[in-house]
Amino acid sequence: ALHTAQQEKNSEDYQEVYNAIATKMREEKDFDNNNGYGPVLVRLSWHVSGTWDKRDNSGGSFGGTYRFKKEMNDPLSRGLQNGFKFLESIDKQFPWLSHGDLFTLGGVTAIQEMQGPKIPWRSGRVDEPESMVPDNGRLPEPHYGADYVRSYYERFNFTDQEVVALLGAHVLGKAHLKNSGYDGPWDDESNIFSNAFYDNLLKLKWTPEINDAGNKQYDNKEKGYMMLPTDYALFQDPKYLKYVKAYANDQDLFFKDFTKVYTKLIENGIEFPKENKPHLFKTLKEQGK
Ligand code: HEM
Ligand SMILES: OCc1cnc2cc[nH]c2c1
Repeated sequence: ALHTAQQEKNSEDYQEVYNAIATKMREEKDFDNNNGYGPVLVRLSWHVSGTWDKRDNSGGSFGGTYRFKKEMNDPLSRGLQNGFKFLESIDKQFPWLSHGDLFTLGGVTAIQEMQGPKIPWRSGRVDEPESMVPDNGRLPEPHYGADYVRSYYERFNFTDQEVVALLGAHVLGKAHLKNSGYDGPWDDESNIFSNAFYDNLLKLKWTPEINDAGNKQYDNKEKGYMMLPTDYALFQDPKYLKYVKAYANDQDLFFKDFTKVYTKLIENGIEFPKENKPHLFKTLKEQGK
């Protein structure tokens, strides 16, 4: 089924929604050991989009189906309920906003407020009923290597370069043992969007360890950082490694490529009317707030 976005009315003020989310992020910055809500909002925007299947255009961000418990309780999304709860007050404040627009705008706002690149965002996703909830099992598992990651992203037609750029979002936040069976980083938790993920991958010493949930992860003792097996795969695989090096050496290139592939991710499967121009939101700082 083709998802055609609703034509934007000039009555809506999306910068106002952005500001409400960004202000709430500032007010609740002690969440998750002072990581704040940025990381979990970014992960939520990826999970609502990562259910997309190019073969039948099912799933994806359009219908906002994450709001239904079958999708919300996907075991691979454990912990994202915190992001959903954070957005509930925004949902109430702007009843004209669809859930698909809310979940994706949450991620865009979080990336920009954590000093990341400007993400051009288009509106018009339309809520779909519970019957349209995609099955669980469409999101990736963290336990495997490069072949798994490459074949997983074939469902999005993402190239090696796009996969490496997209995964740079793992500079943000942390793994929580009770959510995913992985844990860390244990200090210097990150809520600044930068190319540090690639730098760390290349420059630090990574030791494979079995964690308290019995899963193998890669730990760096000095900095207290960790990498999932799927993170470390980008270092192990020579085709991915080429792009890891490019992004470690050039943050502007990373920002440019991340913007492109993240926009693709949150818009997969959606036809936007030409009237729906991409919004380039100002950060609170740029508005002198
Ligand atoms: C191979 C693909 C991926 C796998 C297997 C994966 C897996 C995971 C796992 C296991 C966690 C820890 C969750 C927890 O314990 O709370 C996590 C966290 C996170 N992921 Fe991914 N992820 C993938 C791709 C992505 C993408 C494409 C993005 C965004 C563009 C993303 C953004 C995040 C963020 C921001 C966090 C931190 C969340 C927090 O601090 O609460 N991930 N990921
Ligand atoms: O240690 C940095 C780091 C590594 N991997 C992940 C995965 C999610 N957040 C992360 C943060």
